[in-house]
This record gives sequence, structure tokens and C-alpha cells, in this order.
Amino acid sequence: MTDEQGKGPQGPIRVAVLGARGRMGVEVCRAVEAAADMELVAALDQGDDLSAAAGAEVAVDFTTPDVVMDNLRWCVEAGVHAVVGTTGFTGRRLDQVRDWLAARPEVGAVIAPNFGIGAVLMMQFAERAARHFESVEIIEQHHPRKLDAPSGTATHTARRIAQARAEAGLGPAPDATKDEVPGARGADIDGVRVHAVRATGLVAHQEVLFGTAGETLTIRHDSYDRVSFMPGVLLAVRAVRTRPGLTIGLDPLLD
Ligand SMILES: NC(=O)c1ccc[n+]([C@@H]2O[C@H](COP(=O)([O-])OP(=O)(O)OC[C@H]3O[C@@H](n4cnc5c(N)ncnc54)[C@H](O)[C@@H]3O)[C@@H](O)[C@H]2O)c1
Ligand SMILES: O=C(O)C1=N[C@H](C(=O)O)CCC1
Repeated sequence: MTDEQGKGPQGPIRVAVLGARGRMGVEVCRAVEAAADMELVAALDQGDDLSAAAGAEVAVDFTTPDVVMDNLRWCVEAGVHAVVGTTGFTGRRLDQVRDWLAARPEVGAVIAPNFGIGAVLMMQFAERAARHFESVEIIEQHHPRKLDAPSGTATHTARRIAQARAEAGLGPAPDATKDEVPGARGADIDGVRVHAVRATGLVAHQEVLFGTAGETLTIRHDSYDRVSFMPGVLLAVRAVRTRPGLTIGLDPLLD
């Protein structure tokens, strides 16, 4: 239940942003400040003391893969719910987060490789199509200042496709390549080839190309502006307080 300003019975949701001076952090600060039911209580970046986020109910992390685990550990131990968009989450990292959360069962964390609603649907559509096609490859395209390749979204998509193919009893996609310049066939993520393109002018884009006898299917998503991620981030901030434990991806929040 909310009042006329959209605030809950205990006032606005107190939000801290980690990575606040980054490309995503700036946009998240703007979105939180514009949301009637939220209050930005800390905007922190490299070198700032995390204890300034102790008064927050929810911390949103868009930092870098090398620091996100320390931030997340701090949040869980401090009892601050976490919404994490930073990439670099391997299965081992997710297990580690589950362990931390097990010790603080009232705390929630949402970790999503992509907060764009269209991107979430693109991944769902790709997972659904995966069982019907012999071949699949992913082409992701991003701005050249991105630190990681392939993208978190592409890695997550590849893992979901690989799982769907395995459940459908599909073997490896056909590929006669014998003579290869290293990298020409992309990265192998659970048996799915992923090609990473970096170019000025791009923001975040992905194509999933499926093929079978006589036909192909291309599923494509484009983020032209980082505002595209904000509805998903705000949705997660609102939801995480009542979702203890680990939530991976935005899918369960959309349903
Ligand atoms: N999940 C999504 O929807 C989504 C969307 C866009 C980007 N991303 C990911 O978010 C991350 C950030 O992307 P970006 O383009 O904003 O990068 P960026 O380099 O512009 O921003 C990262 C910010 O984190 C800061 N930082 C570094 N160490 C820190 C620390 N210890 N504490 C606090 N801040 C620290 C940096 O100074 C910088 O300002 C990347 O991993 C990217 O892949 C995810
Ligand atoms: O700009 C980035 O960096 C992005 N990172 C995420 C990823 O790696 O999938 C989401 C899209 C934008």
C-alpha cells in the first residue's frame, strides 16, 4: 500500500548506488531520484567508504567484475539487500553468494546480467527456440569501453540454450572446421559459439542465430540507450526486499 507520493507505509525505499560515477551508475542515480517511492541515500564510487551505504535498504551495484564480490559480501553482512547488474558471475561465484546469504536468511540479492525487459524476453525466446534447431550461434555487439568479453548476457544466453539443447537430446551443432585462425569461431560457452564485436556507436546488442534444414531464425535485441535498463533495475529494487535469498535474472520478477 502506498500514499499519494507513492511512498510505502515506512517511507521511501532507501537506495545506495555503488559505481555511481560510471555509465550505468549515473543513470541509476537519476532513475532512483526520479522515482516517487525511492530515496537516494548514498552514491558511492571507487575509493569511497562502503559504510556510507549502511543506512540503505537496497544497494544497487554497477561496478566491475573484480570488485563486485567484495561489495556483495559487505552488503549481505551489513543486512543491505543487493541488486547487482555487474557482470562476471560464474557458477562458483553464485555458489559463494548463496553461502553468504545462507548466513543472513533475511537478506535478498537479485543478480541479473541484463535488466532490459526486451533482453530478458530475447533470452526467453532463444531458450524456447533452442530445442528446435540443429545450429545456434550468438553474436553480441557492445561499446568499445566494455571490459569483459563475451558479455554477461551472451554467456547467460549460451548457458540457457545449452541446457535446453541437452534436455532435448541435441548433440553438438555441426561444424567441419579443421583449420582455424585462433578466435575465428568465437568463444565456446557450454558448446555454444559466441562472437563478441566492439565498436564505437554501439551500446548493447545481441543476435541469436538458429539454423536447421532450409531455414534460419534470428532473434535480436538492441539497447540504444542505458535508460532501457532502468525499468528493470527499479523493478528489482522494489522486489528484492521481499525476496530473501538469491534471485538470478529478472524472469521471476516479470512473471
Ligand atoms: N545488468 C545489466 O543490465 C547491465 C547493463 C549495463 C552494464 N552492465 C554491467 O555493469 C557493469 C558496469 O558497467 P558500466 O558501463 O557502468 O561501467 P563503468 O566503467 O562506466 O562504471 C563502473 C564504475 O564502478 C566504479 N568502481 C570501481 N571500483 C569500485 C568500487 N570498489 N566501489 C564502487 N565503485 C567502483 C568505477 O570507478 C566506475 O565509475 C559492467 O560489468 C557491465 O557489464 C550490466
Ligand atoms: O555495457 C555493458 O557493459 C553491458 N553489460 C551487460 C552484459 O555484459 O551483458 C549488459 C549489457 C550492457
